[in-house]
Amino acid sequence: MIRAHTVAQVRAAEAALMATLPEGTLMQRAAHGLAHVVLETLGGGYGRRVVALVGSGDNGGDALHAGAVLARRGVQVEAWLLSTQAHAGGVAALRAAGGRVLPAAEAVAAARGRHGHGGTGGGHWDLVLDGIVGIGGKPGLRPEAVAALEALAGVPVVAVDVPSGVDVDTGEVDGPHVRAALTVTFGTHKPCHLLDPAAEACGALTLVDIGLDLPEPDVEALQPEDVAALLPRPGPQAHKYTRGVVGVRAGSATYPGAGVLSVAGAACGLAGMVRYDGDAAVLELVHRGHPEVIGPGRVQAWVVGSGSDTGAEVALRASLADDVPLVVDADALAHADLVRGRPAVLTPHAGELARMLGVPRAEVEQRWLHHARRAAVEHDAVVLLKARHTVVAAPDGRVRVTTTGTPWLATAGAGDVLGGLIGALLAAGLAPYDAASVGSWLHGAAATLASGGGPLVAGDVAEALGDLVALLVAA
Ligand SMILES: NC(=O)C1=CN([C@@H]2O[C@H](COP(=O)(O)OP(=O)(O)OC[C@H]3O[C@@H](n4cnc5c(N)ncnc54)[C@H](O)[C@@H]3O)[C@@H](O)[C@H]2O)[C@@H](O)CC1
Ligand SMILES: Nc1ncnc2c1ncn2[C@@H]1O[C@H](COP(=O)(O)OP(=O)(O)O)[C@@H](O)[C@H]1O
Ligand SMILES: [K+]
Repeated sequence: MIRAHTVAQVRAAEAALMATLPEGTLMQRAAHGLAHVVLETLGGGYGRRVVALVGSGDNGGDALHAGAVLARRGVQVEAWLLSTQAHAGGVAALRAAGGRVLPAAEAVAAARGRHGHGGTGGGHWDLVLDGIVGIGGKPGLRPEAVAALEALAGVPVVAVDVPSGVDVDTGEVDGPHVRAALTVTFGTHKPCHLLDPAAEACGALTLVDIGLDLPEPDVEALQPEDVAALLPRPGPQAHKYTRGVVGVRAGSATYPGAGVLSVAGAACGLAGMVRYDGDAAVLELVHRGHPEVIGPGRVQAWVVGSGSDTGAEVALRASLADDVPLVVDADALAHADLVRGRPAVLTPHAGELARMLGVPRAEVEQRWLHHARRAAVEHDAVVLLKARHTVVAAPDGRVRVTTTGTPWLATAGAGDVLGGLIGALLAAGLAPYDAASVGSWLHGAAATLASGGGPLVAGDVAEALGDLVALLVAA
């Protein structure tokens, strides 16, 4: 599991640990971890050239101390100070190790002199260390930092702890921020490492252990071993009814394909049987790919709404008449009020969630965590907000972010497959929060498997699920 803690949680854990250790120990651990990741990234030390952008706080201190380690390994290190308040011990350490320290304004002016205004003095450097701000930073960057980043445009950035300028606890951005190729974080992940738009600015992630003792995380991300542990598996005495029956009420004369794709997700094999209750012509289409699907009857979970068109409300009310968990997608989301307090997973994309909450879509896309949590509380149900990094929020405040997937998954009908898949997991007995987060993880990973780096259609995702589950079960 990737566990992400808020700034307040990190501060408390750091304070508790620091009280037991000699002063500066944690920064030394962080700086050494950071320096070793940088050396690995550079493929060595001697002759490499690294510039550190250094703000006024301990984040700059980490960058300076890491710079000192790098300088002792033969790296040419220059620190550009964005403040007169830079970490004194770090400045002294870097100077003592042979590094150069100068005000950022002077370095930027020199770069501009060499390469013209707004120009790229970046060619000289192999890597930028972003020590502008860490968990103490306010969102946005000051003009001096923006100017320094501009002067270094094109040079890969390694963010120290977090990409400077993003909101650490929410992943929101407001104004300019660093875009890193790699983020090296300390002690634990922070929400901004998982939540877009900040997560996209992190690049790859590496965690350096500094020995913190941490509470329950604020946000988490399932990893393959977590998904494998949660996967429903048939026992030796299993029969199709013990494995759970999933019912699908999706598709219509107008949108028959949504019914077919919902069933394709539901028929992933993780439940014992799939029933279809809907348009007879859609059932005929379903049977071409899934002859094992039968008609209406008793189920352990319903999937409702994908392509249901005007029939969504009737389908939802019929599903609610059974006392079983349900997935509420697409057209049925307009009637999500009916579901409040029932075991359910609502699966909106940003536009659908915006309509549910009565806010503009752009606001949802700026504040994914806030809106997913708000909708989960208001609807008293698990809300799965679909996006590049899907957010799954429970009414009690728990949040999981899905980090699997590929932009090729942004294709028509992919959401229908997801709804069916989550329905199968509900029918197999997973709680709504687990069914949603495991389903979303599998959906993204199956897309990556099916894509192989190229385009895909929604049906490919459903088809790849079997191979993916086999890989997870074997591992
Ligand atoms: N506290 C600890 O024991 C440890 C802290 N570590 C490092 O310390 C960092 C936190 O250090 P700090 O608490 O000093 O905070 P920061 O280094 O994040 O800096 C905060 C300071 O920067 C200024 N500032 C805030 N927002 C700004 C902005 N947008 N633009 C420019 N300046 C801004 C403020 O004056 C503030 O005091 C962590 O992210 C991590 O890198 C690590 O060394 C591990 C141990
Ligand atoms: N840029 C992206 N990168 C990765 N996955 C994406 C991206 N955009 C969308 N997705 C995923 O693709 C699926 C699209 O579903 P949805 O919006 O419901 O489409 P449809 O209604 O056509 O089925 C969701 O699972 C979503 O998480
Ligand atoms: K930083």
